Amino acid sequence: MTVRVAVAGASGYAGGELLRLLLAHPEVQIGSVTAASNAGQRLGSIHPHLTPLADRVLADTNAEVLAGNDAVFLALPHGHSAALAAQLPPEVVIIDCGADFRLESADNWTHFYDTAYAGSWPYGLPELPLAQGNQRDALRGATRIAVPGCYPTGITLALAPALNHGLAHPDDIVIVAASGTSGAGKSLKPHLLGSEVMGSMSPYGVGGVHRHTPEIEQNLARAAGQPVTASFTPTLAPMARGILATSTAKLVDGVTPAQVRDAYLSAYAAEPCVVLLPEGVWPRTADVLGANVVHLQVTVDERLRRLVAISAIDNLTKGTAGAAIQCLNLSLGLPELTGLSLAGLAP
Ligand SMILES: NC(=O)C1=CN([C@@H]2O[C@H](COP(=O)(O)OP(=O)(O)OC[C@H]3O[C@@H](n4cnc5c(N)ncnc54)[C@H](OP(=O)(O)O)[C@@H]3O)[C@@H](O)[C@H]2O)C=CC1
Ligand SMILES: CC(=O)N[C@@H](CCC(=O)OP(=O)(O)O)C(=O)O
Repeated sequence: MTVRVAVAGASGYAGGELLRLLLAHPEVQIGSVTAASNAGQRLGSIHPHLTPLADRVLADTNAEVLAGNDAVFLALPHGHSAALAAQLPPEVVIIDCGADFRLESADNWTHFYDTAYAGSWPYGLPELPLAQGNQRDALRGATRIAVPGCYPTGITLALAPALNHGLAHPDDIVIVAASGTSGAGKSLKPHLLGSEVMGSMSPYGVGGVHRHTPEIEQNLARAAGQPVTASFTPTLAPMARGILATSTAKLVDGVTPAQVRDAYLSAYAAEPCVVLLPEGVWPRTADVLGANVVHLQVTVDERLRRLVAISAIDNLTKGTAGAAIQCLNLSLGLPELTGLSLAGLAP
């Protein structure tokens, strides 16, 4: 099988990572590559690291260019996916890396986003444990898929087994996460200038206002089978890639550390992309760079009776582009990890 795959938003960070991974995908031929302000530029001048694609020229992003492909990855700022998707034939597989189709609640969308609600598509986190089975079944053969946000990926997978097994209270969850700057995209933002970021960590989106909060709650509610609320505080770290998230939750009375560990082992034993590290080994962002994996560790703060779950991902790989390709594979009926590496780049 050779699948012709387009990347819309190929000049951005997510688009660049998609192309890097697609170059190693044995069933894919890279089709249209598109941009907005950078249309007409050679990829070699935008993403010099993509050597084999250096001479490809970025086209304008429109439905006509994208329609000639079997599958299209949308890696555009949120708010731009719905209009494009509506103009593409139903048989073209569309995998949206943006937020547009992630939320099932129009009220949540309107509260947290500044564009019109577009609806929801199957959510592209195959490993998410559900009350019955996992999210993978919703993705097999799907032709429209919404790729999760980068923070929700690591955080959801760090908390879902505890909620799925009824071990933690769904209304006492606190999450603090640190992200590398590529999570914010490539466009110029004053707080991302090198002199602002280097040698400093800073919080942002504080006070329950970050737009990943409803996405995290939606995912955890699916795992728990009941509503979940969570306090989420993101921070910016002086590194290009990676997210380290510390997620804690109040344990139900009587739950033991062994029960907690068993819940995680059973949730992820058959999941190659979610790695529960050996006891005492803690996730580090450096170990997952470029890899389509979540590194995870869980323990119990016995004094306060809290679950402490720590996860590390590469925001551009398992956090976006790798997850998107995993979804493409599920959509097309290919082995799920085709073209994806679980090995990080270290040291
Ligand atoms: N970075 C990350 O870690 C993650 C990103 N995502 C999501 O992926 C999407 C892309 O993010 P990212 O790559 O970081 O962003 P970037 O800012 O790096 O890239 C944005 C891309 O969209 C193009 N673009 C900008 N405006 C328009 C427009 N009006 N019409 C068509 N194309 C446009 C840009 O083209 P040009 O360069 O020509 O202006 C560029 O190719 C976003 O929705 C983001 O939220 C999801 C998870 C994680
Ligand atoms: C460091 C940083 O700024 N990260 C981004 C999240 C990136 C992401 O996943 O964005 P989408 O949900 O829009 O796809 C942020 O906090 O807004």
